[in-house]
Amino acid sequence: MSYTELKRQVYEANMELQRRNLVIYTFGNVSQVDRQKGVVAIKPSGVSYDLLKVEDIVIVDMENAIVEGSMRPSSDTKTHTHLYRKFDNIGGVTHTHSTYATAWAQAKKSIPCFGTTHADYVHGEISCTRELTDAQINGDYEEETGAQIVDSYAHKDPMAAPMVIVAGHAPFTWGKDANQSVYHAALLEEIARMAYLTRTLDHSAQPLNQAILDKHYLRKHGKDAYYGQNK
Ligand SMILES: O=C(CO)[C@@H](O)[C@@H](O)COP(=O)(O)O
Repeated sequence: MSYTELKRQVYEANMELQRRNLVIYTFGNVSQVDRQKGVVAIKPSGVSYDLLKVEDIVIVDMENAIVEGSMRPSSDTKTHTHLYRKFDNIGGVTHTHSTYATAWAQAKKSIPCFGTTHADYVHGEISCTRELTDAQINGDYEEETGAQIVDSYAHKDPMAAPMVIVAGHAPFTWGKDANQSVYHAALLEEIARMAYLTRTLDHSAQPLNQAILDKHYLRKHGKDAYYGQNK
């Protein structure tokens, strides 16, 4: 893919965050990797969504050096590239501070799978990461944030739960490309809102029975999936 097309796709995905009310001002960033070229296109740091232009998107290599672009890339770039290096089956990453997902992050709580809406998209709870130590925060903070996320996935396929909430911070989601990572950010916000309301109505609400959780996830994502029109 040309850099021009990569930037266009990343710009469109970033603007979709704003259309879905998942960001205000500079509250997020989206990137997409081109693994053949070994580059990542990402939103520039501190540029309001109201002012963002396609030519502002920055191209960096997998070690975060600028390859093309006149602006400084997102302050979260090292977290994105860390995820691309460690999760070899993802193609796009989104970070937001969407309200309900961030509330769970601030409460430092994983989101239990309370119902089938959640199970349709994520096979089990949505993990909240461990907290960073002071030394990690004062060291290579954004790289450590990536490691914090990866640690939550030691025994899972990243695409079985393409989202995480970072303790005390906010969500990161991913997908096969930038566009799908934004789709997962929108799903996460809705799932987080439903879970918050469930917990508010019933403080001792229990996770969904495992059999129906498996049924809903696997009928959409399993090897014998039959949901929708894919043959
Ligand atoms: O988490 C934060 C700020 O706390 C950042 O993700 C957010 O402000 C976006 O930063 P960038 O504008 O991408 O550098």
